[in-house]
Amino acid sequence: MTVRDNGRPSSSEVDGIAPGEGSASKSVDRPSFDDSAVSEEIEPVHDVPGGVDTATVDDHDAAVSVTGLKKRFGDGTAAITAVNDVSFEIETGSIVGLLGPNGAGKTTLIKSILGMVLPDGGTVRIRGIDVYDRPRDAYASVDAMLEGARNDYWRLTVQENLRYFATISGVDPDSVRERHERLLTQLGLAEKADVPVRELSRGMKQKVSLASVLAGGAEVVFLDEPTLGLDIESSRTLQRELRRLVEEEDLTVVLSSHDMDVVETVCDRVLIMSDGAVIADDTVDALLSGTDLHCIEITSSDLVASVVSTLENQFETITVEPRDRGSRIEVTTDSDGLYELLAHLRANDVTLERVRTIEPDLEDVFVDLTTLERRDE
Ligand SMILES: Nc1ncnc2c1ncn2[C@@H]1O[C@H](COP(=O)(O)OP(=O)(O)OP(=O)(O)O)[C@@H](O)[C@H]1O
Repeated sequence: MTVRDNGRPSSSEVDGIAPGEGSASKSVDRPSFDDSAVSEEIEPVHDVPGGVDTATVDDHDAAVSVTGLKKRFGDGTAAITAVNDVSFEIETGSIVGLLGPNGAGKTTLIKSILGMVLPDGGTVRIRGIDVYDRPRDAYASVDAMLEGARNDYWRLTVQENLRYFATISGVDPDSVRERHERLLTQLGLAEKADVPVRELSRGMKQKVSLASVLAGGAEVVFLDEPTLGLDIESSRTLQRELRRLVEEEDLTVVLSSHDMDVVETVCDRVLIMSDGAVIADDTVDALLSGTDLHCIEITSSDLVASVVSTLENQFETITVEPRDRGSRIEVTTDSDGLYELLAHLRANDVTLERVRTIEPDLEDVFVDLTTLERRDE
């Protein structure tokens, strides 16, 4: 999927995406690939290779810079603030994960950056270029995959899709043939290169979408749930390929995912959103080491229903596994909570038969931060 050059959008939401057959409005019925016909149906980000004014692109500029971005939907008491004064910068050659519970504002933020939603305020710059002042130049180096595999042309073969998306990015597909071959090999699609996309499995279609996004040599890519529907091996391959592109080719990736393992493994930095605001912005290591979270597993035959029930009322994050005698519980809490837990167990004469501490992972930190935020509000 390529972000189209719509200029500053004039309505509150703009259809700026070139959809595939999965999206009814603009599917292309084209039995064989023809580069010359492409621009008639979907306006490319830029018309000709080298047609972008690169004179003002400064290598020192952040790949993406967002300042004071705001977006409200609706009016009056029914208004929803989807993005609330969000600012951040993303360094070139890094992968930044965008996390947040459902409705946190991730999609609206990404769509505002991509010019598909008109924000109420704030600025967005891509490689130093204001996307509203000079959308054509700003989006020349950008590509995006939103909503999984909807962006491919299912009647075209895998190879034809890659050539098509390279072309509409303003790149001669022959000049990036090697890149395409490598992408197909890395993603396990080489044998399917000449197969129409509609004949592929869901996971394979997902991989074609990703390959299409990377086909034109975009420098900044936005990936929404890129590993959704992929088997474990394909997901790992994709993560490796993303890291390779970031490290060897300075690709910049903004990745939105609910898969914490993927985010923890692949991202240099994580932005966590809640209710439209960014509530954490740090490296995965800093988020893990900076947390006051303790995850403790206790097994005891004295953990009978009445004791467990009081604990469940007292601690939000608790897993209970009943045993033949007693229970095994897992509690995630802060230091104060840990003391309270131990005091409660002592007061109820619970013998600690087995105690194990578990290192908190990104998911624990995420749940803790977003729950705290909601509670504070
Ligand atoms: N077009 C729209 N009209 C009205 N409200 C909208 C619109 N788009 C999003 N919203 C609202 O804005 C808020 C943020 O939605 P958004 O889709 O950006 O969240 P999200 O973090 O991407 O959620 P999810 O993880 O569920 O995809 C939600 O309350 C949502 O209902």
